[in-house]
Amino acid sequence: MSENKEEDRASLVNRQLPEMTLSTAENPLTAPRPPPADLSAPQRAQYRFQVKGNAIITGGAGTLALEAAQALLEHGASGLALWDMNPDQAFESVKLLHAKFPDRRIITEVVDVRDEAQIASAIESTVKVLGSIDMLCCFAGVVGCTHAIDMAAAEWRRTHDINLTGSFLCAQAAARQMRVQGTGGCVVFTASISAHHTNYPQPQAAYNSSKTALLSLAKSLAAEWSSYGIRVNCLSPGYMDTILNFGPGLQRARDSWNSRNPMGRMGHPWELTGPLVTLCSNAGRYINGTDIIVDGGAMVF
Ligand SMILES: NC(=O)c1ccc[n+]([C@@H]2O[C@H](COP(=O)([O-])OP(=O)(O)OC[C@H]3O[C@@H](n4cnc5c(N)ncnc54)[C@H](O)[C@@H]3O)[C@@H](O)[C@H]2O)c1
Ligand SMILES: OC[C@@H](O)C(O)[C@H](O)CO
Repeated sequence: MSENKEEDRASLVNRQLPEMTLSTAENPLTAPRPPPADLSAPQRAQYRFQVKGNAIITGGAGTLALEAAQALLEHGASGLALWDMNPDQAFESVKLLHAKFPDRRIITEVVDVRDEAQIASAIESTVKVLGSIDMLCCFAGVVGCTHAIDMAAAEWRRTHDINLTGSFLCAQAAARQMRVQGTGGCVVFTASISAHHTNYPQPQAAYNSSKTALLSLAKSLAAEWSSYGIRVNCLSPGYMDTILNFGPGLQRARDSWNSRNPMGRMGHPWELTGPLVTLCSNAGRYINGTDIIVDGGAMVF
């Protein structure tokens, strides 16, 4: 071993690791905040699922995202930014939401979640219009059904770049903004039952692995960011009744999914919104670094 390598090794061994700062019981950002004592029973019920502040929703032009956006607004979000690569569809969603919630600020930004520069500029313009970022819900995702043995490296990379790295980059940018604000916040990744078991009968190695990694990422970020009052969790939908599951050749797969689901059907996008609102509201204040599976029991067999 050369002298330099010996020195490098010694400096590695002696290097001080940066340590995570954990939250303490005194941190007001992570304090319990039960409902004020003078609230009536209906007010307490409302307080439990009250959503406060502004949310970014990535993949904001998608089906599950639209349902999520509506739910956050129904529960009190003051503003939303729908980020997506597909500006026309995102704009359609914004129009729909504006019609239902004319008093809220709802905007769209063209963002490819793989692109750090686009994310940084969208954070800036989102803050300029909405005033703050308090929640980030990552729905941007892609799925492919290629046998692993035939998969081009490009498909593997694209799936992970969008589903995993894209979620990380958006979470990092949003968390930096939340840290500057000093207000805490909440991040929700959309994982999947594919994160927990291997989808069948469709071959989806890249998709499954990208979603499993999100579970681990949520835990790691929850550990690192709790001191800033930022909670990070995942939602894992099962097979939902969305366009993603109606691609060519998926009829047989759908029959197979339903036959292995104790409830015998796919999920309605609305059925994901209760758990999402829970994570983003007062109800979720002590839920951190974990995953909520919403699959009708698809994995019991
Ligand atoms: N539908 C289901 O059954 C199901 C089940 C489990 C998990 N999920 C996950 O939920 C999320 C939403 O699913 P959906 O059914 O609403 O799908 P969808 O196709 O309707 O929505 C996905 C959205 O992501 C956007 N997108 C794709 N690549 C992007 C990129 N690079 N940058 C920004 N936006 C990008 C698309 O334009 C689209 O609007 C996905 O992450 C999906 O993996 C869906
Ligand atoms: O695991 C279920 C979903 O993640 C997804 O809807 C499916 O795998 C897409 O084909």
